[in-house]
Amino acid sequence: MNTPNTVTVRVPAKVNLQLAVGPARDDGYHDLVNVFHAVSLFDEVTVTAAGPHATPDAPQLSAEAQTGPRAGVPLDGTNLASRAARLAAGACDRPCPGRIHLRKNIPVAGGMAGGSADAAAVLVACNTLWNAGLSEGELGSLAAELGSDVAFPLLGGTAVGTGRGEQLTPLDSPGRYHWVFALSETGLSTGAVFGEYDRLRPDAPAPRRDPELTRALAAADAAALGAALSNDLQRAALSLRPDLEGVLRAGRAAGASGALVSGSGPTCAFLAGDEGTARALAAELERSGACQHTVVAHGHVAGATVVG
Ligand SMILES: C[C@](O)(CO)[C@H](O)COP(=O)(O)OP(=O)(O)OC[C@H]1O[C@@H](n2ccc(N)nc2=O)[C@H](O)[C@@H]1O
Ligand SMILES: Nc1ncnc2c1ncn2[C@@H]1O[C@H](COP(=O)(O)OP(=O)(O)OP(=O)(O)O)[C@@H](O)[C@H]1O
Repeated sequence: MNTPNTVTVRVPAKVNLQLAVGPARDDGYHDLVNVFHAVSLFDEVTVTAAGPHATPDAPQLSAEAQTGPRAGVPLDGTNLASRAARLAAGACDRPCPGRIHLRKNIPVAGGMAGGSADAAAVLVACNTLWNAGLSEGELGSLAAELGSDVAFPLLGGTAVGTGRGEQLTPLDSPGRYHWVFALSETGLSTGAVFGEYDRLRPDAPAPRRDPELTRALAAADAAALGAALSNDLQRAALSLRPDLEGVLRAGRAAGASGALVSGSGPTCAFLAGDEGTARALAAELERSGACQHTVVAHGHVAGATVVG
């Protein structure tokens, strides 16, 4: 069978509808109840096979940004996309891909799992490139080795993650939701936000699913969903970035039915009643100077998909 030389995969960002965080575990991670929701803000990742006689140790990386700067995307072996390529090559006993090109739309270090999305896309691209036949379960196991957020973009949709977030169960969520994301010029380190959480909440209880959120999703009730959004990391993110309080306040004042920090931040997410309200809210956030860049998106959307 003919196998392609180049594969492009489109992969979505995530927002966390509920992020309940337990106390620090002995391994330094935290048990989570993490309700992931894939939104229509996509990176596109193109993976090219190594030449017939080449056996590169790592792929050559390049990156471009469709919106905003791509500053902060490492182009060496530390990039999660490069790590994913090397892991897949080892697992499938193939030479490492020759090149990876990242078209970034997902904000860097923004709490929307951009690097994780790219890593998930590379796993899917390698599986296709080599016709390797890795099952969903095998891709999920490789993803979990790379990071807690990497398995979800393989799946997309809306799903709850337990353990450190990598054990996924899809959720019944028939609704379509309209979001505005307020982007930040500078990122936040996920590890630093969890560290601040430990400092602020040394007595954190075990994380639990919120039944109101489950009900709102099953009923496709956008107003109830807006009221149920929650993020235990928000206080820690605001402690490190107090300016985000003003962004959240501005979004609520501009008509958001729900507002929260996305994951470890600093991106702020606003739920709107319909697409028109979302566009008006985004314009008002920018006009008021609360933030400089907004993105309007909807959810949920499918996970990593081969597009070429
Ligand atoms: C905040 C979230 O984005 C919510 O979806 C994720 O939990 C973070 O997932 P991620 O970026 O893939 O995180 P990883 O690469 O696995 O871990 C980065 C760092 O975050 C902290 N971390 C992450 C996940 C978790 N359940 N507990 C943690 O304490 C640890 O300090 C870890 O060293
Ligand atoms: N493919 C990648 N794209 C962007 N950043 C990457 C990538 N690979 C590694 N990084 C590094 O990882 C850091 C975190 O980037 P990323 O965009 O994944 O953050 P995030 O969206 O906040 O992650 P999460 O929401 O999963 O915690 C960046 O500051 C960068 O140094």
